[in-house]
Amino acid sequence: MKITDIRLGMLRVPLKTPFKTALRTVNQIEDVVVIIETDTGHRGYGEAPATAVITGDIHGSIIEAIRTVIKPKLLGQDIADLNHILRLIQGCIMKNYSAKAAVEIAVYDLFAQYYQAPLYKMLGGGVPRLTTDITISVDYIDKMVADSLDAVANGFETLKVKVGKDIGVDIERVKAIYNAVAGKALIRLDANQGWTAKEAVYALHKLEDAGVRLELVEQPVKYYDLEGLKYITERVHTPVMADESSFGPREVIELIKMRAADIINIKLMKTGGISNAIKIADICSFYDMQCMIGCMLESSISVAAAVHVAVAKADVITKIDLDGPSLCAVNPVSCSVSFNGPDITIGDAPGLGVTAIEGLEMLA
Ligand SMILES: C[C@H](N)C(=O)N[C@H](CCC(=O)O)C(=O)O
Ligand SMILES: [Mg+2]
Repeated sequence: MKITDIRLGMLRVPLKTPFKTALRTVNQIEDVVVIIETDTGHRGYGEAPATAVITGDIHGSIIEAIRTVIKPKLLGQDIADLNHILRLIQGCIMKNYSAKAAVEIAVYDLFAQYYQAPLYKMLGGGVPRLTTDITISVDYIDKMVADSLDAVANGFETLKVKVGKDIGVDIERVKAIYNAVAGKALIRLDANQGWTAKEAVYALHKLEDAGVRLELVEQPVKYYDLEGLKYITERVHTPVMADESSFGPREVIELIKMRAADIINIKLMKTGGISNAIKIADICSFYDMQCMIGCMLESSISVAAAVHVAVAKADVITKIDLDGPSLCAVNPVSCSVSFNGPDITIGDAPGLGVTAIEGLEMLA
């Protein structure tokens, strides 16, 4: 099975409600879709969002990196030579993690199709079911409480509550949501770099003292402030998770050596795809450190890939934030992973099992 072409498209999917974090507000998913064609007629699918504020990637850079650098290296390559292809993708250009992720996902999709197995089986197997959380966007307190109650009514038992805007209001936000859903849902916080280390310790102590039980707090401080992350980790009971501070295996090793965080958030768009996500899971497993697997604003193609990774690495990936498809007003992608509220299941189709993408606009 040889690669004959790599084609690109744009997929736009409206969100049910605006997605608001300390870093940005977004109304729709706008992702680059990668389709790898082969001489056997099999097609591999991948996807990348442009999360400029986190990865530095924009649509133009994703498209040009794939077209002008990655594609020429991959044409003619045999899908069975997976490791060789992965080295080509990772070695041909610095950074550009979202572009690399989209192409890697499509290559892994084909590799699993070649062996006629669902991707998670090619990654080591597992139980093909997961439960995801759902994000509660940062907003007015009443709106966040209403959104949280709505999520609980829709079956979600873990809420990822966005904070990081104003420390005083954030404390009130979390208390109000906790009082509304305690006993019905677990709360994890994500400050998306919005606090200083001292603010984070102050806020978490206030919440802990008020009896608010939090599962974890994600990326309280700026991505580069590893000392700040460590300062918080050493001072609060609530487990601290690194998201924007952790991209590939190197950052994870540094965080572990420093003991700067308790948990790592793996995202394919930060790792540059599946191969490094697996490496991170293995490193964390070796050091008895738990991981979350998360997503950016992605539809079911790349989130499906993350689902396969999570199932295969369930010993260490114990927390799931794969709510991209649940945030969308419609699901334009037919694939073998089904997203039904918090419940995610993988079917038996080979690879990712993508059969249709409605509304995909192919790029010339
Ligand atoms: C969508 C997911 N639940 C999430 O919250 N991801 C964010 C980044 C998403 C973005 O801004 O595109 C995160 O974990 O920080
Ligand atoms: Mg985060």
